[in-house]
Amino acid sequence: MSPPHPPILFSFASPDDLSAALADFILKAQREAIEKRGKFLVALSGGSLPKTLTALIGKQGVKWDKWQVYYADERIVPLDHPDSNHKLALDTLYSKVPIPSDNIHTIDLALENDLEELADAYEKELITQFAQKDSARFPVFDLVLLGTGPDGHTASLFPGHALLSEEDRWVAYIEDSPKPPPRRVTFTYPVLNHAVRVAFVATGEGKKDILPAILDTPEQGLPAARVRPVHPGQLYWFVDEPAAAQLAYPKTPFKL
Ligand SMILES: O=C(O)[C@H](O)[C@@H](O)[C@H](O)[C@H](O)COP(=O)(O)O
Repeated sequence: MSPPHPPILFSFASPDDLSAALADFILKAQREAIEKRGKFLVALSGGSLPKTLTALIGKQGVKWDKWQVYYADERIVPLDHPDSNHKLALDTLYSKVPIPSDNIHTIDLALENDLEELADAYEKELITQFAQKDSARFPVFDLVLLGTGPDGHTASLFPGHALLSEEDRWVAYIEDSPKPPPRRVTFTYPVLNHAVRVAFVATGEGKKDILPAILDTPEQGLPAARVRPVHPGQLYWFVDEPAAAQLAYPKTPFKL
């Protein structure tokens, strides 16, 4: 099997420039996905990510009815709680665009007392998208959008945690997250690393110390550095100049 493609790093002068380029990138990914399978399968995480997607609001060509959106990680709190990644995405983006609510896949909080069951149920919800579920070993998202914390975590995959070596489950749970809230579910590497494309978004000075550890010395094995989609999948990093300040990794001029 061919080795993974190296990550492609795009750097922008400002978060607004980044956001505009990301919107064009997403639109292209959407077009390709719809041509290929008639829908666009996307996974989102929380943090500042949904805000970077606001350039999609009102943008020509976005086929919201074709989007099927999942959460790469979610906190076990009510869906209208301020800590919920769903609430964040809803307030920031979905409430402002014509995406059918059936196309937004949330966790089932009726199962919150048994996280294994809740994670299994979310995995089943995922399987509904993949016609070839019996033969496919892994789901293939068209686009996974991730952030990273100052410790190099991504989704709810934290440095040194046992979940980093999960190879079977698609959705796993964690009850001891070092970042509150402690109870979460998360996609595992088998899902993240079988996507057609994964894009990290990192902006601001607060990211400048961790990005070299992820991109320049990936052998350190930080959680974000372990996201390396298998061939022919492609990994992208969208960063702004303050976040990229200490990176040696080569930048690629942005083009679609
Ligand atoms: O649940 C979480 O902790 C978030 O989903 C997390 O994975 C986030 O994406 C990063 O911490 C980056 O956060 P910022 O984009 O806010 O820096």
